[in-house]
Amino acid sequence: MADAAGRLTKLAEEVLGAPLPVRIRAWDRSESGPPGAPTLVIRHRRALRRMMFRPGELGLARAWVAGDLDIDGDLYEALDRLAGLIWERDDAPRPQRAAVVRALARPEIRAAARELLTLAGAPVPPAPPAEEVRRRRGPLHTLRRDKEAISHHYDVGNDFYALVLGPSMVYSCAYWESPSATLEDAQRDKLDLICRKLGLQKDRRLLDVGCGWGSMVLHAAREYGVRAVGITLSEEQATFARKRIAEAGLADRVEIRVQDYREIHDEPFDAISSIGMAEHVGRTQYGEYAAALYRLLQPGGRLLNHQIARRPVADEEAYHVDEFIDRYVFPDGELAPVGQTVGQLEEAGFEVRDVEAIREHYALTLRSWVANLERHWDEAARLTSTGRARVWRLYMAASALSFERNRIGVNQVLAVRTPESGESGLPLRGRDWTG
Ligand SMILES: C[S@@+](CC[C@H](N)C(=O)[O-])C[C@H]1O[C@@H](n2cnc3c(N)ncnc32)[C@H](O)[C@@H]1O
Repeated sequence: MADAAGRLTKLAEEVLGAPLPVRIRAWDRSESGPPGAPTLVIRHRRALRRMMFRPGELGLARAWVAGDLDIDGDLYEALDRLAGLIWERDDAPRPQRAAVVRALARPEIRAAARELLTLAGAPVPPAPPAEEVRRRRGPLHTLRRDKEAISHHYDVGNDFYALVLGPSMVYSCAYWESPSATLEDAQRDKLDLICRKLGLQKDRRLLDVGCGWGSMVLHAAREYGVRAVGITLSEEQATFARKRIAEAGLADRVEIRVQDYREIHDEPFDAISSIGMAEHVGRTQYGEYAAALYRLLQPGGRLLNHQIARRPVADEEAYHVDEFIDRYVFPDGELAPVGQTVGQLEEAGFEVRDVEAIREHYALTLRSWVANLERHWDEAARLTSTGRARVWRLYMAASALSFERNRIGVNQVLAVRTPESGESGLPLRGRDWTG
């Protein structure tokens, strides 16, 4: 096929009704598109078949994970330009999904696409990459299904995560004093900020829901002398956390359990932290989650819920997670607008005392993780698979951009199980913990 890139660009522009914001380099080495722009490399014709068989995110994701599609040049700039095709911005109207779907139905576009398709290899679409989670049936968020979903994301090898997260082994948004701080310092500052918001003191009882590799319970026990329980659904995380805690001589103060938040019955706790965990809960279970945390606290006990939020959409019922994230990254994960989260915590009985939005901090954190992954690329691919390393690089870079562009945010919500007397136990000036 002569000049595949030119023909692809022409077709894409007809479908999008807008100029393609990136260059295209095709398998025949032909190139087209705006000079100097990042280049979308279509390494193999197969990529085209994947994208045409499943137009949209899933087709693109499969081609990317399989390595048939790549980006040459600045990954962030390329993703930003491509996202601009989908997300409406204030500065310029963009073609929206509905317009793209309408264009794909036009006879002349279908004919051009068919012509390209016949040139794109065998008629049968290639199998999805091995890293993809199969479509699951049955009810969401049963204990068993949640454990499997968590295992898909977290049981991919502690060594892989150590390369990406660095020695802190914290897998949530850090708290940056300045963009030039180190990831280690920013993660320590985040954990310490949460300890102060919770008002932790010696011998108080802390529950860390979704404890990951144990960083929060370790910090809280070492620096504040609490007795802590950390729960996770990941066996690999628990093994790692227990080892770290024993090495720090804190095994008599900290217990790590492989347990679901719905299965805890040794209340009461004086404080609960939930850091980057509630994204896994899901909207049907969120009321139960909030009620469980409320029940587990003493009167006067505090909850710090640190959670990613999405923007509200006009039709909340029709909202769905994008397919790349669901099939490759966080199966069954769900984001909610911060207003919904606050409302549900209040409905469970909590008095919500503070919401700190730290969106920009997550962009800095994700960019650090991407840089770590890129620096250790060969080893990361060897420890998991090239496909998985490609998934993580794409999802983390795209997420960094989403935080930067305010498509998603992250909030620390401080809530109290305020007793009937109304004594919240919080300082008169709300933000004294930051001093
Ligand atoms: C993104 S990680 C965050 C880990 C840790 N809080 C940190 O900041 O490094 C999410 C954690 O939530 C845990 N998790 C998810 N669903 C859970 C559930 N239903 N019950 C208990 N833990 C859960 C996972 O096992 C994982 O440890």
